[in-house]
Amino acid sequence: MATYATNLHTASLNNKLSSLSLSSNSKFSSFSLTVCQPRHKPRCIVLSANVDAKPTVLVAEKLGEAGLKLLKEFANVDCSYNLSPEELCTKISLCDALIVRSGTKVNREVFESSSGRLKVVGRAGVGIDNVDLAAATEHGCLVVNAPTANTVAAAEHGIALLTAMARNVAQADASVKAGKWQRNKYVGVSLVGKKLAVLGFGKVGSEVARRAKGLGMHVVAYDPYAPADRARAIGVDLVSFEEALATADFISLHMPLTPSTSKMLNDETFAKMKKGVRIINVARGGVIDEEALVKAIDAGIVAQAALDVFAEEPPPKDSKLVQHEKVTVTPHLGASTVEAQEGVAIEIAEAVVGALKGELAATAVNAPMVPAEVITELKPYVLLAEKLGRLAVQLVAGGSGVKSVKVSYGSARAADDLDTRLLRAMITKGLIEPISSVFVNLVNADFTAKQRGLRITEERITLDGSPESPLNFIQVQIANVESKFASAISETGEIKVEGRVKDGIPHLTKIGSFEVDVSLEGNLLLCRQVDQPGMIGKVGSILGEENVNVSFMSVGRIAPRKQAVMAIGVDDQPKKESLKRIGDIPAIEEFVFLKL
Ligand SMILES: NC(=O)c1ccc[n+]([C@@H]2O[C@H](COP(=O)([O-])OP(=O)(O)OC[C@H]3O[C@@H](n4cnc5c(N)ncnc54)[C@H](O)[C@@H]3O)[C@@H](O)[C@H]2O)c1
Ligand SMILES: O=C(O)[C@H](O)COP(=O)(O)O
Repeated sequence: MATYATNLHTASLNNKLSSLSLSSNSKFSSFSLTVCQPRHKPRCIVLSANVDAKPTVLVAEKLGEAGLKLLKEFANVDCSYNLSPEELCTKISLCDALIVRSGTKVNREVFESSSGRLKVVGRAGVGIDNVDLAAATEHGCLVVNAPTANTVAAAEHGIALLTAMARNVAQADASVKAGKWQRNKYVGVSLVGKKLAVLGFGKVGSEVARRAKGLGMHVVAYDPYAPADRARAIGVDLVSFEEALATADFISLHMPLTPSTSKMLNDETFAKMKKGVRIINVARGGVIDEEALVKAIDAGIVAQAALDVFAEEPPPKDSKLVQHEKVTVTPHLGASTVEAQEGVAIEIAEAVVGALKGELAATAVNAPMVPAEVITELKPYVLLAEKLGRLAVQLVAGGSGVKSVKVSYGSARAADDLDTRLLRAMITKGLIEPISSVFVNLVNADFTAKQRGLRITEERITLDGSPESPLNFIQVQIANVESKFASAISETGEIKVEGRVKDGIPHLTKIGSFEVDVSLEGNLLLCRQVDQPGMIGKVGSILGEENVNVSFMSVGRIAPRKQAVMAIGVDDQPKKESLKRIGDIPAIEEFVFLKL
């Protein structure tokens, strides 16, 4: 899955260390989406080399020892359980990652309180309904979960509730302990030959189905997104919602809580059920309208219910549902086996550490999945993409709103053989960060662009030649704007910059209609002049007088003695007076200074 980064320890591109990761503004700068250039003080640090740069992970709910051990090898781990919402908001500004189970609400306020430092939220379990994903994405915070380690535990708990309910185990247990011996009162119902409808045929649902078949039940499932062949493979018929409701003796719920599943079982749906149906819920309390369930039980539609989860957890002490004699309850124990908790702890610790390192997070919930090999191959182009975005936006004249950007990718590869999500995110980063305080990464790039009304369209240009490298060039065009450097405007009226990767280094190869060739490092001075001898010397000596080091120079011209564009790479920013003196050279028609 996604990701932001390449190998932090070894990433080296012709004397550059390039690391793509979650943040560029956190205290934990080791994991920033930056490029470290050896001649400058590195902004990103190789992890193992800097103990002080250890990230801090806040573990807000109990996590298995094996997971804590993994976390501690890499990060400072703060285990603070039972924090109030206010305490969580206070602590979070000091944390790079947060790990929770279902008991902690990670709402917008938490992300806002983190002031950009929180880079990963790890949900030690499946359901992410307690995490505000939209807010996480807006804040560029990756959310990862541990989707597989508690599947069997949840399925086993579902079966435990099913059988316990059918045989009144909990009620009979309480009765015997109260000194009674009520054998006639607790006559149960058999499971064999009964129809079980599994609603939500995902990981847990299909494991429940498998086990229920072993108990001799006839299992059907309703899941609008489940593939029929997976159901067939375990002998389950996929049926419509209506059929499941109308024909099932038992209904077991296994869908996530989303706006479309909220209160899926309600007055209307209970009315469609077979009289005497029994309900099991180990999914989420919110998928049932709890008041409607109480009514359906009292009306004799629902004979019994067995519930592990509740709309509000813990439920109010006087909850009619919880207190109902025909209802068996457990306190959200579905994932609570020793084995599942160790597994979940390891799964989430690995995901969080990996994400902090900028590695692939296979269980990311709010970021596009970019395969590792794609990231490795695109690494130098990612840097080029960001630089071109930065360059293009700095060429826009003040007052022109950037609304429409076209990105063209020239490649000799087949049209469908280029995953541009990472490149698009980096161009977006380059376009937005120089002109705002917003931090952009792969998680929030598309969101941030949309929010700012920035439309980015992409086009593939198929070239002849060797398909060995994924890309030949990237071109960024900004339409409907004026430029502070008129030469950057192409024949068709857009600001146009084009670049290529040469020997692993991003180069600017075209600006407007002028061909140039300068490596995109440090700062760039662009001058348009009348092509004539001595220009390079004149500009160079003004910079030299100020001790500004020139790293490279390139001149592109339309024709000899006509207009030319001179691109000069400088290590430092020249003083205003020097820039003015350059502008005053008679043959210089316009110039602009750009920070890369
Ligand atoms: N009680 C517990 O401790 C516990 C433990 C694990 C999982 N869970 C919960 O169980 C649920 C299922 O977990 P999972 O790991 O199987 O998830 P999953 O994503 O593998 O499966 C969910 C399934 O629900 C289906 N679905 C989505 N919308 C639906 C709809 N409107 N109608 C019917 N089906 C729909 C999806 O297509 C998917 O197949 C989640 O809510 C999870 O949080 C609870
Ligand atoms: O969604 C889940 O993984 C389960 O509901 C388990 O939640 P828990 O981690 O709070 O036990």
